[in-house]
Amino acid sequence: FSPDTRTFHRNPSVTRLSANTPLPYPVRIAVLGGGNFGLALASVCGRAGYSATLLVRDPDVAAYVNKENRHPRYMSDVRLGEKVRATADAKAALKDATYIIHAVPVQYSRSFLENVKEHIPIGTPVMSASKGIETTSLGFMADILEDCLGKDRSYAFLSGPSFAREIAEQRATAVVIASEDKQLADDLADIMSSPNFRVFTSSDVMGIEVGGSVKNVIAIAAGMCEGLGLGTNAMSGLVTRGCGEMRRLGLYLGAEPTTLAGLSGVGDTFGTCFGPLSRNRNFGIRLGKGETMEEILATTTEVAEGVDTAGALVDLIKSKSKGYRLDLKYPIIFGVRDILEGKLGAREGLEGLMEMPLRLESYEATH
Ligand SMILES: NC(=O)c1ccc[n+]([C@@H]2O[C@H](COP(=O)([O-])OP(=O)(O)OC[C@H]3O[C@@H](n4cnc5c(N)ncnc54)[C@H](O)[C@@H]3O)[C@@H](O)[C@H]2O)c1
Ligand SMILES: O=P(O)(O)OC[C@H](O)CO
Repeated sequence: FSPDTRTFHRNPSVTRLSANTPLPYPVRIAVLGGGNFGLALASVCGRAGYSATLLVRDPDVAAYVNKENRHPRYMSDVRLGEKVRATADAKAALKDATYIIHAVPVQYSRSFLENVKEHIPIGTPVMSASKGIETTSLGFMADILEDCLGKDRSYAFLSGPSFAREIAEQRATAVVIASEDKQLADDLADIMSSPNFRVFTSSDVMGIEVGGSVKNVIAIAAGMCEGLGLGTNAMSGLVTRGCGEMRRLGLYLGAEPTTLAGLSGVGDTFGTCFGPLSRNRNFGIRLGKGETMEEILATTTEVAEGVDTAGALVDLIKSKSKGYRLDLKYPIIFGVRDILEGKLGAREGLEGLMEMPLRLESYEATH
């Protein structure tokens, strides 16, 4: 960040001379969702000196966090830091919040927000860190937030290659926060940035949301490729072509090409396709090794957002276009959906990609 003069979201009449200096008003962060990513982001805010209150569903979990300074189940070996507290009381968590971070899995977000919205102060900005598309509405997080919390507040969206455990262990991470409200993106970046957590900013909300949704589906395909032992050539081809599908959809929906090529697009795709911590990749590995969806879901409580998002993406693509043979324009997304629905085996599905019609590599036909 270069030194500049900034005004403030909460009080635009106040200016300060440079970024990365304390905000001139009390900052209290409420974090919705006490799973892996909520914990990681709360600890980022806490380490930056801001108090962060996790809103969890179970009062016993809240009591445990406050006594032990760690979560009993998620990353239970990681201390959260003294500034992080937890409560199961939504009113207490939200009444004084200056910023709200939402880190609840996408498919549960609407019901979660409906339950707590009466306690969310008017005008308080909300930043979502969740990645995916709701299966029922085919909306991104921006749509869900606006439906539940209205248009009269600013929203921001955090994305990029950012595994919760690595953040919690203070390992170097670079993310991007997008908002149509530039001031909000700048303020959140200032609050959260540290030498180990670099926050870039953007105004391209659609680019961020498309990247975060599509990359999880590509990571399931990459995991299957790994589980089937198809090799590095196949993996590299698959991931690159997957990024092509992300770009095609993103451009069609109005995203900026630079966002799709950046941290929240190609960057997060690399992290999730190749990173051993990825739940989406690990889900795909298990499918590739021959387990069924039912077997995997019966033995994990971990959320792999790409599983629901694959179907939602296919439905979204179809709803946006009357175009011909969309399955040929999005073979990886459609193929992953078919494998997850049991219409194709993992090997059959991935090998089917090798039989796609050949054309110019940079074929960019839109819908
Ligand atoms: N974990 C990561 O490394 C990571 C990184 C970047 C983004 N994200 C995104 O953050 C979001 C949250 O992921 P996570 O890793 O924290 O999930 P998680 O699986 O670790 O935790 C799930 C959270 O959702 C809550 N939950 C479960 N069922 C619920 C329900 N029915 N209603 C309300 N809440 C429910 C759980 O109590 C828990 O707090 C996802 O969209 C994910 O893609 C995660
Ligand atoms: O564990 P995953 O697959 O949900 O990926 C987590 C993050 O989105 C990586 O940036």
